[in-house]
Amino acid sequence: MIVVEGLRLTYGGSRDIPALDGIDVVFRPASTTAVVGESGSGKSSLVAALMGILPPGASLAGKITVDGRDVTALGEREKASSYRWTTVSLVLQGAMNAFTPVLTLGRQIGEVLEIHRGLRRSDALKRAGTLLEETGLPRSWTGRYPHELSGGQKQRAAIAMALACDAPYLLADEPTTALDVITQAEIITLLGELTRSRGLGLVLVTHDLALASSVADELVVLQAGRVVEEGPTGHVLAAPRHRHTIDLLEALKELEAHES
Ligand SMILES: Nc1ncnc2c1ncn2[C@@H]1O[C@H](COP(=O)(O)OP(=O)(O)OP(=O)(O)O)[C@@H](O)[C@H]1O
Repeated sequence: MIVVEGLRLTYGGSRDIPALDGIDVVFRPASTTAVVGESGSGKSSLVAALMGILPPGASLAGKITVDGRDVTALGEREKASSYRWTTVSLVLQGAMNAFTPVLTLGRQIGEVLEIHRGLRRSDALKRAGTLLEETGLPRSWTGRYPHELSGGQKQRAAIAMALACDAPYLLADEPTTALDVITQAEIITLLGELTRSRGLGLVLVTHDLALASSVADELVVLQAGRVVEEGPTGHVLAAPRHRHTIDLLEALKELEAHES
């Protein structure tokens, strides 16, 4: 379980308003939690804090424990060797950034396995093929370069890379933004399947409440760096208590009415 207690984050600089302002939240294993909220509410900051990838100058207070381990106390070296990718991994918006254009997918996914799992290059390449297959791509695509893939295919490959070290928790920050509606649905279906087959704890960050409500067991609503509502998705949507959630729901209804 990921337990976040009293998390406060400031980025420094002259305008020192906290991006996270006392966050208490729990992300369960083998379960999907959607984190929703308007732009600037702190969703990506929470992901960066969970992943331990805050920029220089950022100041973090509070505690994050993952399966009982205090990760806020880990040094940079420990995070790199035994936390990131192995305990908690990440899929970002626009998978183009996940890959360098000059190496094949097999080399890039394989490299993660060589570094973190100590596999030999040939074994790492084989395993990379299996991971691609698990996300619905042909295993032979280990020989392809990122530019040879469509946006959706690239996002699948980025998910394969995030799964490489079998981290029990996966953070997905707007993983379907920039994809067309059909491809969005396919990626969300894939994430749902992987959550079940691998027993993953998935933290899905999105500003899209419709998407969140279609897949998440739990919903966390952020506003201005605070959790303003949380609970099982059905409960939150059936009886939203906070003005912000009601506004989000109304916007969703308007969108649905517009589409039908
Ligand atoms: N690297 C950074 N340096 C300084 N301020 C930052 C940085 N990243 C985010 N912020 C600020 O922190 C606050 C929260 O931003 P964050 O990106 O976490 O929100 P978000 O909910 O993910 O927004 P969006 O949906 O637009 O991605 C904002 O005020 C933002 O300007």
